[in-house]
Amino acid sequence: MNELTIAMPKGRIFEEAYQMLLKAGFNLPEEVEMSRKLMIEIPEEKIRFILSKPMDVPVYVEHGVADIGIAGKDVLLEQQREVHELLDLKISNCYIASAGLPNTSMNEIAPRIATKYPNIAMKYYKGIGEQVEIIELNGSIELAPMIGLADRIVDIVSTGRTLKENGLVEYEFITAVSSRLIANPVSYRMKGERIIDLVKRLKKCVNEQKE
Ligand SMILES: Nc1ncnc2c1ncn2[C@@H]1O[C@H](COP(=O)(O)OP(=O)(O)OP(=O)(O)O)[C@@H](O)[C@H]1O
Ligand SMILES: O=P(O)(O)OC[C@H]1O[C@H](OP(=O)(O)OP(=O)(O)O)[C@H](O)[C@@H]1O
Repeated sequence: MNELTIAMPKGRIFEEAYQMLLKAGFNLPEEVEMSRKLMIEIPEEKIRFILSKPMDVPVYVEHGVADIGIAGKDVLLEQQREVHELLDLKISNCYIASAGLPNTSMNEIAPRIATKYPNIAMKYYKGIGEQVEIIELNGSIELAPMIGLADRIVDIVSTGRTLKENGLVEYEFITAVSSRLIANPVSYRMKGERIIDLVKRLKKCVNEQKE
């Protein structure tokens, strides 16, 4: 049996994704100690996890140092990497939207859009024929309209709490987001049997979670 290297995103997605792998019947430790270890070997299953920042998962998979990975659709849309998207795991569900201060219109010549997702934002506004200036930030995006750095933001919304607590309102729904199983194209060919088995087992969990 070939060994599989799986790139797992640390943070929000990790717990749900790991629970799904357990449910799929993989013989993994019930709880992975939240240690500082970034590589976890599971010899019984011939699986090796590498734990990375969510934005880096597709990088490892594209370069083939991980055979498969779990990544948010937001990250995949933003980066457009050469990876196969195999399955929608339907976990870590949220969406990307534009937001801003209430009762404001985007009537400036090139409205300023603050975002962690410059490509998604640019594509969206281009698609609706709006010319915008993108201001790229790495976090606390909601601050931008509050302090006059931007007219609108393009960011993830989950519960809506961050927008509400910062006095912002949602303007446009842009796209739905959930976590996806991705594969390196060469690994998919070379380790097809193992990867297809994994996809089948996870698909069953996805269907069960829908019921
Ligand atoms: N409320 C949410 N906010 C942000 N990301 C969410 C949310 N809900 C689900 N997600 C998913 O989780 C991923 C981000 O996870 P996380 O917040 O742990 O990463 P991060 O923002 O890069 O972390 P960090 O703040 O450590 O840089 C996103 O790519 C998205 O697919
Ligand atoms: O709708 P909500 O449930 O409030 O979730 C959305 C918020 O969560 C994310 O921020 P995160 O906590 O990752 O912080 P950061 O991007 O500011 O680092 C996202 O960028 C929003 O700010």
